[in-house]
Amino acid sequence: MQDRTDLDEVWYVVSPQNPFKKRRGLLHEFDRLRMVELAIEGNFNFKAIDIEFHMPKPSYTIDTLAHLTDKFPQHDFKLIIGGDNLTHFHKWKNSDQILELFGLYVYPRPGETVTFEHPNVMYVEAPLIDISATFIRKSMEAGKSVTYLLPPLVEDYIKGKKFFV
Ligand SMILES: Nc1ncnc2c1ncn2[C@@H]1O[C@H](COP(=O)(O)OP(=O)(O)OP(=O)(O)O)[C@@H](O)[C@H]1O
Ligand SMILES: O=C(O)c1ccc[n+]([C@@H]2O[C@H](COP(=O)([O-])O)[C@@H](O)[C@H]2O)c1
Repeated sequence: MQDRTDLDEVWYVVSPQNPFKKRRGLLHEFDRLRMVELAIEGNFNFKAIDIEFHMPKPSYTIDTLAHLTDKFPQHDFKLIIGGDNLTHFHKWKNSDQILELFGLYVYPRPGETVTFEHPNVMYVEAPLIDISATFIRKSMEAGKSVTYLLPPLVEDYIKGKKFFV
């Protein structure tokens, strides 16, 4: 996304509680943050962000964007999502405000069906990556190799902690 857009940096915001997902089965937020840190290690244009850990749950993205803007007024934030997330985007809290005040950069995802035209929605041309977190977790649970599907340091962390055995 950084190579193919005007973005200077990409910040990875770990969400303790997606309003649309069940909490059950979710790893501890500190482990999830650590895995992001390991995944982006050495890339100084990427940041792992824990701002939602200290905000009310579930994690509503409009509130996070407002909070980020308060804290970092010098930055102009965009929201990056995968194309699959467009399907239910209209049901997100104040989705019209997210579009008007911030804007979306959409990474294409295999199988994505919903698209809509809006001046603040940018569909970025980037390689399709047919990998999901569910696929990786299930593969590990079945004892199959996930090498090359995720960063090596993250694989080591997951195996060390025996998360998906
Ligand atoms: N392979 C991918 N291509 C494009 N976008 C992706 C891909 N995997 C995840 N994303 C995007 O990254 C964000 C976080 O996704 P999430 O952690 O839910 O991944 P997931 O693989 O869909 O997870 P799960 O399988 O657990 O539902 C979402 O905006 C999602 O659309
Ligand atoms: O703000 C909302 O109403 C909203 C509804 C659904 C999902 N989100 C956010 O979308 C992000 C992607 O979630 P996930 O679980 O697919 O990684 C995460 O930051 C969620 O908090 C936000």
